[in-house]
Amino acid sequence: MASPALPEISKPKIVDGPGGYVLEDVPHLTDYIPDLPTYPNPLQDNPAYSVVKQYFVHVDDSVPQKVVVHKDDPKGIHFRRAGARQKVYFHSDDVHACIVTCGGLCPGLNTVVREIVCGLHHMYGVKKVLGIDGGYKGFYAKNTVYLNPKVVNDIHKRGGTILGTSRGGHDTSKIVDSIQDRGINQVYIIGGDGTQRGAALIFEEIRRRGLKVSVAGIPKTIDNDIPVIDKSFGFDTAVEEAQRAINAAHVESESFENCIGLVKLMGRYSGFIAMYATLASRDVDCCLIPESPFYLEGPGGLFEYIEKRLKEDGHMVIVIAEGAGQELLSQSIQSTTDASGNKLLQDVGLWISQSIKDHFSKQKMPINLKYIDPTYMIRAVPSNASDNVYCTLLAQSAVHGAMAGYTGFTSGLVNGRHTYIPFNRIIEKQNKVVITDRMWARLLSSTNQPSFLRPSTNLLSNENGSQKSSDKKVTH
Ligand SMILES: Nc1ncnc2c1ncn2[C@@H]1O[C@H](COP(=O)(O)OP(=O)(O)OP(=O)(O)O)[C@@H](O)[C@H]1O
Ligand SMILES: O=P(O)(O)OC[C@H]1O[C@](O)(CO)[C@@H](O)[C@@H]1O
Ligand SMILES: [Mg+2]
Repeated sequence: MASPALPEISKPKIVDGPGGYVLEDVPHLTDYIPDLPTYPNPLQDNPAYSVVKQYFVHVDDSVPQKVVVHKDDPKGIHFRRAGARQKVYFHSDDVHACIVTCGGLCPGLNTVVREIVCGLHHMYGVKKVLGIDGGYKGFYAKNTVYLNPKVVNDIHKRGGTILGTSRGGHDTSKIVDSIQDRGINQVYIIGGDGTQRGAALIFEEIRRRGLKVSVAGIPKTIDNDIPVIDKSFGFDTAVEEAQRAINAAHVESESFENCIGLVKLMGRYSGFIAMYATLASRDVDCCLIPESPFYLEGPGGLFEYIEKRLKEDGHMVIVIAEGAGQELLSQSIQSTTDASGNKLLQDVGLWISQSIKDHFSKQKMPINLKYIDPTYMIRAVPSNASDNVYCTLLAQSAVHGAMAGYTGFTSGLVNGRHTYIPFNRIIEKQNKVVITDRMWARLLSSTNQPSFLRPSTNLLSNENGSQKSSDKKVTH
């Protein structure tokens, strides 16, 4: 991707309070544009909301990052609670918003687009909402389309994104030039970790130019690799859809002698989809993810386990995440990247199928192997009911935040509460399955697969890349 001259980075807003209370706050337009006028929130006259006692969020409301605590613990890190504020920093008639979707597809993208448009329109009377076509590059190289509640009315029932999406093409200066030239003052950016990194650069450049423009991110990824938040929208839908492939693999494997049903699922660097799909199904005998290295040959290896399962049961199901075992694949093939700089992976599903077939053919043990690769099918579907509600709340939170003058934030769920999280916390690392956590232990106990840990493996040093144990996600 293009890397324009880096703008000066703003300092994180950390507010300390008594008892070890820390608020990791998000930027506000008034941080760099003093004396901005405020307006009463139009929601106070909205009949739908007037019945709600305390509809407006208290200015001091915050949500703790850690909810399991001991009595002497400091209060710890908090994030600003999302929601409507009594005062807003934009007059409805002056708002010119835009929405862009970037990165891979994810169930619920259209719902988020719909609810930003409808939220702005119905709650705040905002009429000018521009859809940017085809991801970041759409700001400067593509067409735009005006969106209104009528245009987006039915889109949540469709998979994909009506706006189109892309990888690569992030050019901060050109994007901000386009925002400035068009007179846009609220930017809603829906996308994964890469997208949020791009959004952080856009925010910094806007701040550097002193523009009254709020930048709000909505985290999207079926991989669930965005840190801090409970989970990303569309993840549940993707896991549900993956069940269909696993069920098929199970039916196939039960119907043939010595049959292995093998399913490859998405998950480039994080194995959450494979782990949750396995835990949900209960038909899976082995789940392989990028965070848990495995090996094929010898005692404790995959081949030994397959042989045991086939001899005992006559069939088995294996789920493999696309990023698993990449280190075992041929090193001779040069690794390439996509337009966004993400590593393009080799097909571990085909490789492992062939390796298993070759091994058992050498052993003179006849096997059947049915390989199912539902890759894009799990993310090209519309979001399920609960993801739809989740997307609605994320979108509405983003709208409330931007109207209230907050900027440089991602709208995210933390311990079941909607919050505004500063970009620096969202982009500092990737969320990964922690194989020393209870959830992975539950998986191992449900599949009975080997842990593939050689006696020499140091579990602590294997605690998955960038994730510090002190701030890893809580598993239940
Ligand atoms: N470090 C970065 N700085 C600026 N822009 C970036 C950065 N990383 C990615 N982008 C831009 O963000 C957009 C999406 O990035 P990417 O293709 O990595 O997908 P993503 O948002 O991580 O979503 P997912 O991985 O779930 O598909 C691309 O247009 C890319 O150019
Ligand atoms: O082929 P594409 O569209 O680049 O997307 C593939 C990648 O997108 C993801 O679904 C993340 O959005 C990864 O799991 C996968 O590796
Ligand atoms: Mg990504």
